[in-house]
Amino acid sequence: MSTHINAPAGSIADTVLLPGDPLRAQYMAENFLTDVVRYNEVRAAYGYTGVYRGQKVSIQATGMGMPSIAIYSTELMRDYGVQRLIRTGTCGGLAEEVHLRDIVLAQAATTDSSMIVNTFGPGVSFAPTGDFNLLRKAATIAETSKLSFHVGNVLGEDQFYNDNLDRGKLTDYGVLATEMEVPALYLLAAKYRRQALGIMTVSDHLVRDEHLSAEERQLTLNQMIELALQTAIS
Ligand SMILES: O=P(O)(O)O[C@H]1O[C@H](CO)[C@@H](O)[C@H]1O
Ligand SMILES: O=c1cc[nH]c(=O)[nH]1
Repeated sequence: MSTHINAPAGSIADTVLLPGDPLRAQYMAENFLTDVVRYNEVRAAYGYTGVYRGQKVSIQATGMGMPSIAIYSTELMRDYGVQRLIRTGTCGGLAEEVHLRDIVLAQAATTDSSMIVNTFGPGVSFAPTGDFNLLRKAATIAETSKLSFHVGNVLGEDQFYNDNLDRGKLTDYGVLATEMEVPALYLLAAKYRRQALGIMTVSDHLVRDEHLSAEERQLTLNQMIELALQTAIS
């Protein structure tokens, strides 16, 4: 048991998928895993362990934002010994070439969060980076499956409603999309020397003001979930 995860030792797999939304965690477990056990209900941040193509995989909801994913990813790595963490999220497209329904693999993450500066102090800009092996596997599977996907730098923001940040300048520097958790996940995976990757479906495009309908969101999330699960077991 840890402070926010009420699971007995040994009940969480080595590889954990991390959706922000607890209902997405439930959907993923019920529709993609067999032999499912719900190991966590604390704060309704549901956590499940089940089997995907013969291998044990867990799914843990992280909530929204870096403070929240930092709690769950720290406890998973420190208290449950989790080795691989794959965020399965949504993101808002920024770059022109990114379209609704595409998948973004976060090679690196830029952030306005104070977590980085508070970890290393002023003068050091640590670069939160995705695990190369997971990234390579995910990109290969996405290519083989003929998915429309992008690999690159994402923005992990502290605020969903953020008038203060110049996203346009970041887009000029190649940032593909925005979300709210990957930098903290990569920072903590580096701290604990574990593997982490962010896989996100583009549910909105912030520049073009485009948004997926609830139905489309569901369909396109399925492709990302399959990709994350195949990456997890490969
Ligand atoms: O769909 P999830 O995984 O929650 O991710 C995105 O959606 C939330 C904002 O609506 C933030 O958590 C953002 O990162
Ligand atoms: O953080 C996010 C996630 C999805 N869509 C957005 O616009 N922002």
